[in-house]
Amino acid sequence: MSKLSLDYKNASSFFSEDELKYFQPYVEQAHNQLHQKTGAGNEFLGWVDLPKKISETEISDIKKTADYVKNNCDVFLVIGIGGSYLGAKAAIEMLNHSFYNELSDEKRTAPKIYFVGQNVSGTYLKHLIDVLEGKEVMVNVISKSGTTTEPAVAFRIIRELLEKKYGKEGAQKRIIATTDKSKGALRALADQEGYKTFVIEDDIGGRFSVLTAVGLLPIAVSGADIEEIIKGAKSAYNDFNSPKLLDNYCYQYAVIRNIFYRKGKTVEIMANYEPSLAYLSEWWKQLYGESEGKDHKGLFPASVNFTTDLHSMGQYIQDGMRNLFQTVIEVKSPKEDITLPYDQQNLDGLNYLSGKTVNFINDKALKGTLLAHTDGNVPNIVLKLDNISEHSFGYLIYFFEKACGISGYLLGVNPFDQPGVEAYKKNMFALLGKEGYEKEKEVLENRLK
Ligand SMILES: O=P(O)(O)OC[C@H]1O[C@](O)(CO)[C@@H](O)[C@@H]1O
Repeated sequence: MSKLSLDYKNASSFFSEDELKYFQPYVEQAHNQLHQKTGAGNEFLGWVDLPKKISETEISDIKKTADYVKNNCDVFLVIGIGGSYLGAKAAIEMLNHSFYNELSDEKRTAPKIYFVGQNVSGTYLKHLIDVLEGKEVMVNVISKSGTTTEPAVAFRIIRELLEKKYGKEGAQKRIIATTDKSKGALRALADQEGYKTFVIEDDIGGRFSVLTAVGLLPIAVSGADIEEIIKGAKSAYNDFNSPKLLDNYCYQYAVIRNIFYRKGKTVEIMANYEPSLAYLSEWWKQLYGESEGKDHKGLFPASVNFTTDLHSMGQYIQDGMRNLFQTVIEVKSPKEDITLPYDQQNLDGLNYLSGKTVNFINDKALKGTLLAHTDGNVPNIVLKLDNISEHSFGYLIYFFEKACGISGYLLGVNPFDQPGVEAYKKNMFALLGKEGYEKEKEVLENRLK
């Protein structure tokens, strides 16, 4: 069983307990807005009860489809961007072997999984095609709107490749679409071609969709236990269901973020000490960045992978502008460990550590860094996670989602829309010459001269 706890003793000298308690009435209001669906963006609150609502039929369809995928390909391509891939990638990296795709076929009982459709780089797509040569391929194309350019471009290229290789009928059996139940270009194409589909409900936004088929199908293909993930999310649902701030550390996390924001700590850095958590931070950045960065407000969510980034960003965090606070994820029992051997010659000077494990060294790095950064006036919140497991993953995901909803309401924004993302799309479509953007095209081209 996973357990998470919040330790803010290395942040507590930066605010008083009273400051925390002052938020109680606002937290209660935000809690009611979420649970009674009365707040801004209330049409996108399907994720709140999702851990309790997801049906056994859906889970068993996902598992059955995952088994079919496992038996029919060497490479599984997951095509999607933002919320349509980050959660699955975070889970697969967190829960599987660090070198999952590089393992021999005997050791990896599932297909290699590549996440594509997150850029419009010709080089990347050409190189992807090189890697697919001679491989049996299946695809899960994921797009809630069904109209996002990056995955649509990748899918068109991959679909042509599959149709050439397997014929139209063969390709049809190798493509699974996860999309809206009735709207969007992907839905229309899937219906016309007869692809197997999974539905993303209208009331669940992309960045809150990891516990639906969007995340669960790719995760199940990797061999992870999706029922345990849902169980973890359910436990979090129950544990973080109280509007009482002092009983609910998920809400405390939301409040502490808001306290720091109001004190001018405008950047929150998520720090991990396990490479397998790097994509959890990427998922977290979208969740908080897209939910809170609006109306010219919001914390800037950044992330670092330690100890790696102590040798690049460590200087700034210790000594740069003091507008930062850090949220550190500490894993109490990492999956594996290895002992440092004794070396007679000791030319590297490491014999004082021989017999110690690498995780022991990592733990001291974490603690030493925590104190150094706190001394450098960077408050540190620590999220302590008992272990790395499917249950922990589901628990953490729900913890962050719930805290995000509360935090966004405390900030006074609609945490469930993303109007700012449209600006680049509008310009890109105009410059590409899409129908209906003729005027904008002229204006933009003049500006680019
Ligand atoms: O699943 P879709 O509709 O392709 O969207 C992908 C991502 O793009 C965004 O809509 C932003 O453009 C995100 O909110 C979303 O997660």
